[in-house]
Amino acid sequence: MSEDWITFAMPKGRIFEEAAHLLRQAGYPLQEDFSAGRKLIVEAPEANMKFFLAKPMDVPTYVEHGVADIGVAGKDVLMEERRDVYEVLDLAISACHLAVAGLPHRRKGRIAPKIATKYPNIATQYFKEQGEQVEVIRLSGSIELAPLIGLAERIVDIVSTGKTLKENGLAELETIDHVTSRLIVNPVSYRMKDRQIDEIVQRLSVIVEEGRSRHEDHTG
Ligand SMILES: Nc1ncnc2c1ncn2[C@@H]1O[C@H](COP(=O)(O)OP(=O)(O)OP(=O)(O)O)[C@@H](O)[C@H]1O
Ligand SMILES: O=P(O)(O)OC[C@H]1O[C@H](OP(=O)(O)OP(=O)(O)O)[C@H](O)[C@@H]1O
Repeated sequence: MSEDWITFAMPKGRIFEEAAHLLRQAGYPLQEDFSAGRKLIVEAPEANMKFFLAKPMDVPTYVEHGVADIGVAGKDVLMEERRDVYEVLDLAISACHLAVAGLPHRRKGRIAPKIATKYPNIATQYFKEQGEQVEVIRLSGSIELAPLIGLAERIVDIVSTGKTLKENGLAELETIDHVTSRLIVNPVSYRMKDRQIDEIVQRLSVIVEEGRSRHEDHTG
């Protein structure tokens, strides 16, 4: 019996290489120079798989609509987008965290301070839970600029090394959540192609687990 094709949504950019490395370690023949060119779709007929490259924030959209059976997305993106997808495995790659930041030693002043962010849903929910009334302003990038230029009092953004905050004289004020990349699956695909998808999840979990054990051996 011939197997169904599996369509895999890969995030371009930062996460791509780490995710592609995991897939190759798990035995999936993702073309080595895929992300180097401008081509957005590659097929791996020997594995009955098709991979496409999407903007990281859009991966859950493709998976929710079922045009991708499976994909990789940051936890930040999943929290922001709240799409109807199954989150099946923590891939433990592209680790960073979501934080509130601002100018240090600045006293809370105005009512409903402005918060600049690429993550309006996360920011709105976080401040609601904190019981603080804020005005969320959506930006697309260079978020750290907002408090420096007077657009907002604080920001909600990703912090990884902390270099961007430091070089712009900002301080992390609160940590919202830790972020790693996750494997996500379309719920219908999981029912229709369960054996194939289970195998992908299984093979990737073995690689993730090996990575975790190696990391623990190194760090004690
Ligand atoms: N330092 C970091 N800054 C931003 N995202 C990071 C960082 N480290 C890991 N990540 C993860 O990578 C994802 C973003 O990847 P990337 O920066 O390539 O996409 P992007 O935000 O669409 O970029 P751009 O809009 O600049 O093209 C985030 O969703 C997050 O899970
Ligand atoms: O803690 P760090 O290691 O400095 O990383 C965090 C920075 O990286 C990301 O920006 P990105 O480089 O994606 O640029 P952007 O401003 O265009 O979003 C993020 O939005 C922070 O600005």
